[in-house]
Amino acid sequence: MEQLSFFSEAGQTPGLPGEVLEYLPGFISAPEGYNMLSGMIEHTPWTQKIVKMYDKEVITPRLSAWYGDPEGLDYNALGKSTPLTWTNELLRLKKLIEPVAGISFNSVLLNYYRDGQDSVTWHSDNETVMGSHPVIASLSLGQVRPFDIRKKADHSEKYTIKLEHGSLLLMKGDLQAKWDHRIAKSSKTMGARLNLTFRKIIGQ
Ligand SMILES: O=C(O)CCC(=O)C(=O)O
Ligand SMILES: [Fe+2]
Repeated sequence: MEQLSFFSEAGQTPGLPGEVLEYLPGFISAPEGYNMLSGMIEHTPWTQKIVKMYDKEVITPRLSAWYGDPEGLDYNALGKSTPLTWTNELLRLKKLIEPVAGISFNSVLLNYYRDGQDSVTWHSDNETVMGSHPVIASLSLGQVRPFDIRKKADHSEKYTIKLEHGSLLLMKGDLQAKWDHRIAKSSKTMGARLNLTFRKIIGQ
């Protein structure tokens, strides 16, 4: 029975640190969210990245696409590829989210988790190009997946939050500096999920 009561009603482990994560369920209505989900899955020019890990080339277990402001930054000088041009839908979402996040964004990374085998491993988005304490706004559509965080200095300090369809998660404060996060693989049958992380690249 212990296992069953592990998650509170909202699907979070107790004690989630509010100074680094703010969860806003129902930010986008369910029907609108499902429209976006199917439209974006179909129309986004998805790519599957290959990353070098310990000298081995590993194909990332998800599809992604990166959009951003075409001007104002020399992306290649920052070691990044040139972003795709904002779609009207992504610009509308950006404008909807900015007042809630309290900052303006200049890019968004889309991740497409096709099923439970797609995932993102433990990492933090602590790139210097976003500054030391970035605010990142993460919109989830489709399949509910658990988002785990753990303290870099003490892996036993760990929390989970179930990211529901249409929810917005604000990552802020020390989250990228002091914590890692992931979307774990699951052996359960799972449908498609999209995650959009709105980011502000400020340069070196
Ligand atoms: O899919 C998610 O909820 C998280 C994605 C993520 O961590 C990232 O894109 O850096
Ligand atoms: Fe991340």
